[in-house]
Amino acid sequence: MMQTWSLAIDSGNSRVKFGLFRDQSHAQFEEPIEFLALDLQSPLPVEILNQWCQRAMASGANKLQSIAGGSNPRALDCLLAAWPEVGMRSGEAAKQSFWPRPHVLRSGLDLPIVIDVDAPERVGLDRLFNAVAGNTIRLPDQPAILVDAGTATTIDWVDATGRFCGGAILPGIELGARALHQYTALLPLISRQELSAPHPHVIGRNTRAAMSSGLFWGHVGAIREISTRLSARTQPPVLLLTGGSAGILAGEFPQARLVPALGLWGMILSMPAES
Ligand SMILES: Nc1ncnc2c1ncn2[C@@H]1O[C@H](COP(=O)(O)OP(=O)(O)OP(=O)(O)O)[C@@H](O)[C@H]1O
Ligand SMILES: CC(C)(CO)[C@@H](O)C(=O)NCCC(=O)O
Ligand SMILES: [K+]
Repeated sequence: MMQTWSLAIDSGNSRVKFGLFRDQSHAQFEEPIEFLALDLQSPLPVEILNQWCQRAMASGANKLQSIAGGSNPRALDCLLAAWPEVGMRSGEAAKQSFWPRPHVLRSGLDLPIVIDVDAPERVGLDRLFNAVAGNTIRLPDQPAILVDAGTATTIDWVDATGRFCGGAILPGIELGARALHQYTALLPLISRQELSAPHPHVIGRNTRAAMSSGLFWGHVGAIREISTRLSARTQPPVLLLTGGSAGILAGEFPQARLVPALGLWGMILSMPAES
């Protein structure tokens, strides 16, 4: 039986995410077997990807496929330029020593989703990957809200028929922190580490604590307000939470499902059949 394992690569504005998925022909969401997020400056993690490749084959994969895309086409081009020229002779595992060069998704119009917005070709691919994945997780006839808390945070609406309908874009938590520092005379830079503590005290008794409070609770409030407004329109949607900051936000949204690999999974579902 054909066992196709997939490597999905999402190149974002701050980080590149890699995920290893076992055979997904049944198209039901499963968490990746391996997940790795690296800063954009990091070199292609060839050693690790090689280990994943070996792991897939040792677990019975007889075909490997790779797929790449995301919100940052330039970072994606750098990554592809660094791709090792090996193991490309055929899709047969016996001849493969590394992942084949990724199939690249560059246009949202090629994805398996209806895009109901003013200019479908301009929607960030990361938003669409989330929506493609969300369509396999929401119940039939149930809409979905997709919150992706990354460099920017997006809060998108997929209607009960599975169409991507747009949503809201706001600065991510860290972007907010950087902007406060850069555009004021006196505010310090709140580090990524400081920002990764969930649930800060609401009353900050010093500048840093006050900034941490505003950044965190302001974000929680924005997500709550926008998703409440969206939810009021129809039957109750499912709320899916992803992105680098999703983990610290999840505790404030007990009704949400945290799906760190949502976009990677959406990419795999978007892989054209003949590739
Ligand atoms: N360990 C971590 N390393 C890097 N960023 C982290 C970490 N933990 C949380 N973050 C937050 O996650 C954000 C990056 O998230 P993510 O990787 O989802 O974004 P991205 O995909 O690069 O951006 P976008 O989706 O907006 O293009 C950072 O801005 C940071 O605030
Ligand atoms: C909004 C971001 C930055 C979120 O990663 C990305 O999806 C993007 O650059 N989008 C392009 C514009 C749009 O989606 O309408
Ligand atoms: K993203």
